Amino acid sequence: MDNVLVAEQIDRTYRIGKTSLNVLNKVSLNVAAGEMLAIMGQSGSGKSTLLHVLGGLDRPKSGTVSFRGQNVYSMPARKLAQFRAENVGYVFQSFHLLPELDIVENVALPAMSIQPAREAKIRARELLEEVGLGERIGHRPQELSGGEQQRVAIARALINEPDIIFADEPTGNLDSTTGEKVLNYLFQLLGTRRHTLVLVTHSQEVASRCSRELFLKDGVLVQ
Ligand SMILES: Nc1ncnc2c1ncn2[C@@H]1O[C@H](COP(=O)(O)OP(=O)(O)OP(=O)(O)O)[C@@H](O)[C@H]1O
Repeated sequence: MDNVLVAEQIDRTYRIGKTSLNVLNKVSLNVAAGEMLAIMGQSGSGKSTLLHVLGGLDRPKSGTVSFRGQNVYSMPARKLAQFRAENVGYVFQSFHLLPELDIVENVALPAMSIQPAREAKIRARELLEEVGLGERIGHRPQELSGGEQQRVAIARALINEPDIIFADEPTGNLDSTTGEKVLNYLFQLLGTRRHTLVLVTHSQEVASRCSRELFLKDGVLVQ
């Protein structure tokens, strides 16, 4: 099978004073190209930690994470940052948009180091149209509703046509109707491009829209 992401024997421990909290315990996982994987689990079970480790944002204590055969944590920090920018998209619960930039600039930003600014902004406008925000071009994030801001974040995650998207509770800050609308855009955009998705959620309804569900319990992934 064509795996985009392979994680092997991931351990992640947090140190709190003299004690240590073992959040991930030898977690291994393969994610196939085009797959949409939901990771569920109780609050505090380590879902965000796992997503950050899988997404190249948080080095584990031990174990490896590879994207298309490249071991991400063996790269020097600058190379890893560039690799993430080119190959990975992120959508967070709290949007993480930059308030001083308008929405076109927010979406274009990850592409600025890869292509000329003018082209990045043209592409950003097209993506904003695709998420139904063509009328809001020129606005800043704080002038938009939560659902609209998350649609901007989805457009931003897709600007570099990444191999894989990581979404951490993308509808966690939205009411259910708005959340559903945002998910419709996300799945529609991912479906047409065959991007791979790893999504963390509390919601069984959200998880059931994915092609596979796993649960994180006591530091390990179970079916
Ligand atoms: N930086 C940190 N330092 C110490 N402990 C941490 C840190 N980040 C997370 N933890 C702890 O690790 C455990 C897992 O946290 P994590 O945020 O990954 O869980 P989660 O399943 O995503 O939770 P939720 O569903 O509530 O968002 C929790 O007990 C949390 O308190």
